[in-house]
Formats: sequence, structure tokens, C-alpha cells
Amino acid sequence: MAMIDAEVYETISSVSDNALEVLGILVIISIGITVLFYFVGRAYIRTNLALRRIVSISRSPIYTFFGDSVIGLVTIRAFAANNRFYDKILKLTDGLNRPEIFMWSMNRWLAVRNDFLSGVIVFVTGALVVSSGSIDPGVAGAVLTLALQFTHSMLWLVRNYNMNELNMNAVERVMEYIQISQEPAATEHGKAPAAWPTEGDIRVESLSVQYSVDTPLVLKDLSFEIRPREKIGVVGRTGSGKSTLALTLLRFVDITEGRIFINGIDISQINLADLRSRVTIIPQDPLLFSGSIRFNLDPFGEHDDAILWSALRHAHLIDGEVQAEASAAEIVVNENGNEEENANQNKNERVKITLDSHVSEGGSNFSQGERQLIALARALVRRSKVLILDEATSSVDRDTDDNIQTTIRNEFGEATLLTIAHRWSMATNMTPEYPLSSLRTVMDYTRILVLSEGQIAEFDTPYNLMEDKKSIFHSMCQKYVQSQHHLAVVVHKF
Ligand SMILES: Nc1ncnc2c1ncn2[C@@H]1O[C@H](COP(=O)(O)OP(=O)(O)OP(=O)(O)O)[C@@H](O)[C@H]1O
Repeated sequence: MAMIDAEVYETISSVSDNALEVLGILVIISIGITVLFYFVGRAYIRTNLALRRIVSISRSPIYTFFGDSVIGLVTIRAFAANNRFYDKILKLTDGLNRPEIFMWSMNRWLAVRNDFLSGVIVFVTGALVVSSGSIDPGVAGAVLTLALQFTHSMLWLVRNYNMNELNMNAVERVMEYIQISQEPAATEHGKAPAAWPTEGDIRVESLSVQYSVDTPLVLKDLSFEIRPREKIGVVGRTGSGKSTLALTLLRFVDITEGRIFINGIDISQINLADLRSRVTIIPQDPLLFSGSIRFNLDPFGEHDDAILWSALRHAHLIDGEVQAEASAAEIVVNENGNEEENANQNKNERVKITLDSHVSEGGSNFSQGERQLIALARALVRRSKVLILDEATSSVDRDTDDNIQTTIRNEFGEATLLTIAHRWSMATNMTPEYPLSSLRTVMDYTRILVLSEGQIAEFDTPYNLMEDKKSIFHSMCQKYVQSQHHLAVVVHKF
């Protein structure tokens, strides 16, 4: 009891005194350190952010230049430009190193200030511990160690905060993509009738289109009607709105004003997936999916191989004999397993494209002309009632183009066809028998739609337009066909 009366009070009092002293020291140290580090950290983060941004900007030209140099290595060597390219890459590397050196110097700058502050803090803590006199040596040691640890942690807090701020830029960019307005989702109400379109008639009513609210109208108040099975050539000068019209028919570009009806249904009222699966477009530069030719022709596995082979043949990707050999090879391999595979290897080597041929991402292992032919084969498999060709055979040779035009005429006789003819440049080997490729393509079409600055300038049969000496179509043809005699031959021919 004597101990309780005499000593316990004393020890409790000492412990609480010490605890309060330690707490006080820690609070003073913490606030002091935090304020000091706030100023140092702010200067570091601001400068480092700016430097890192410069580093990122300086890095991409090096990657681009290096990539370009690797691709063009043969040309660089052929022109003995090695030294020029070597000097250029050194200059670009210097441009990257300059901000990099400053960036790493900033880390040293921070470390020096951190070490200095640590010294000051430990000194002040030590002074406080010593001046208080009554602090237990163990507690004093713990306080000094904590002070040191604290400054160390502050250093990494500043550095990691800085890194985090930079990395959050990437998150910010992803957020921007997430917030991009999406195409409208499919609705029950927007489902197109199963067989739509049974006829390929198109009615365009007062159609106006602009790409964004602050840009001028690209298509201005267009109204026209296309009857089922008509073959329409769309021509006009560069920038007249031909591609925009094609994109609008598939709602890749939103309609600003007016309406488009396909087989009596307003296309703005139906689901995008339905519209785009029933109307086919073959663009100038078609994209293919990575996988096989079979997957590209028939992604949902809805058609027999016979139909797919036929599409490849009609698109002139293979000839009939090659198709028979390839089909036979496939059948034997399928029936007898791998043993027969070698026996058919020779045959398969002759077959450049089969249904199982591999297609790289975007179709990069095929030429642009081959990609156009595969897109044509895809259209042949789909058999849409409305087909849009956006200079679909611009990259194939003359004979293949001739064959394809015949295929289009034969195979899409029941479809409404809109062919956009972009190129009115002179064919190098142009003769009266072989005039401009685009002109040739649309010359025997039902009607020609001439666009001028987003408006319909002319819409009539090629014959009538050519007969009218004042028509834009006549002048476009005349400009490129060498003489009046030559023009007369072309008109007569078609
Ligand atoms: N994505 C876009 N954003 C803004 N304006 C665009 C866009 N695409 C095209 N335009 C503008 O729309 C107009 C019509 O372009 P469009 O590509 O339809 O013409 P075009 O007749 O097909 O030309 P070309 O024969 O040269 O391909 C042009 O003035 C063009 O600058």
C-alpha cells in the first residue's frame, strides 16, 4: 500500500509528462517538416512535370524516325544517306537527353534538400531531447529514429506523388475515350423487318449533312429517288461530297436535316446493326479482320463452303481450276486426316488463296487490290439489295477490273448499285477502247448523279448528259478525253 501511496503516483505522473513531451516534439517536428517539404515538394513537382512532358514529346520522333529508317533501309543505302540518317538520329537523341538530364538533376536537387532538412530536423529533435533532460534514453533514441524515418518517407511521398500525377494523365486520357458519345444502342422498336430491304429503292428527302456544328454543310438539301435495280454512278469534283453521301446512307455520318428511305423505311428509325448488315459498302481501302478468309467472308458461319468458293471465284481471287484443286485437297485432308496432307501439298502450293488462308490484322498480308477483291467476295456472299462501291476497284489491274465489272453486272443485276467514281485522272494507256477507268465504270449505268459543292448539279442518263454540251458531266469527260473525235468514240461505245 505504501508503494501505491508513495511511488505509483510519481511514476504515472512521469510517464504522462514524458508521453506529452514526446507527443509535443513529434507534433512540432511533423508540422515543421510538413511545411518545409510542402515548399520543396511543390517546386520539385511543378518542374518535374514540365520536364517529363518534354521528355515524352521528344521520345516519339525518335521512335517514328527509327521505324521509318528500318522500313526504308534499302532506299537509305541506295542513296548512300547513311551518315545523314545517323546524324539525324543522334540529334534526336540529344534532344531527348537534354530534358532527361535536367529531370534526373531534379531528383538530385530534391535529395540534397531532403538530406539538408533531415539534418536540421534530427539536430532540432536532438536538441529538444537533450534540453528536456528527463527523457528516457530509449524514448530519445526512438524519437530520433522516427524523425529520420519521417524525412525519408516524406522524400518518397513527394517522388511517388509526382509519378502518380504523371500516370494519372493516362487515366485521364482513358476517361476522355469513355466519355466520347456512343452510337445509339439497338432497341426492340428499331428492329428492321426480317427480309428488309426486299427492293433496293432509295428516296432521299431534303438531306443536309455536316460533320460538326461549327463546320459548314457538306451536303446541302439533296432530294432524289433511285428506283429498284438502278445502277447509279456518283461523280463530282474532289470535295463535292460523294463519300459523305455514301457514309450517310450507312449512318456513319449523322443526318443533320432531312430523311433517307430505303425500301420505304426511314433509316434513322432502325437499328444501326440492321442497317449496316443489309446495305453493303465496298470502300476504297477495305479493312479485313485477322483470322481466315472464311471468317472474313462469313463471320457468323451462315453459308456453305460452296457459296464462299463461288464468291472467291466470281471476285477473281481464284480461277475455276484452282478452286477445284483446292476444294479437292481440303476434302481429302478432311476425310483421310493428315496422311494425305503431303500428297496434296503440291496442289495447295499452287493455290494462293483458300478459305483457310491466314489474314493478318487489318489484312496487312494482302495488297490493297486483293483486299478490295476480298471485300467484293464478301458482298457477293451477302447478296444485299443495296450495294455501294466507293471506287472499289481502284487498285486492281486493268484485266481484273474488266472481269470484276462483268461480275458486278451479272451478279448484282437484282441489286441497286451506287458507284462512286473519284478518279478522273488520265489513264496512262488510254485509248478510245480503254478510256478513263472511272468513266468506263459508270458510262453504261442507268443514271449519273453529278454532285457539285454538296448539291445535285445533274441527275440523268449518261447519254443525255453527254448529249448536253453544257453539262458538267460532258465537260468532265471532255477535259480528260483527248479530242472531240475521241469523245465521240467513247459515247458511241457506251
Ligand atoms: N471527317 C470529316 N470532318 C470534317 N469534314 C470532312 C470530313 N470528311 C470530309 N469532310 C469535308 O467534307 C467535304 C466533302 O468530302 P468528301 O470526302 O465527301 O468528298 P468527295 O467528293 O468524296 O471527295 P474525293 O473525291 O476527293 O474523295 C470536304 O470539303 C471535306 O473537307
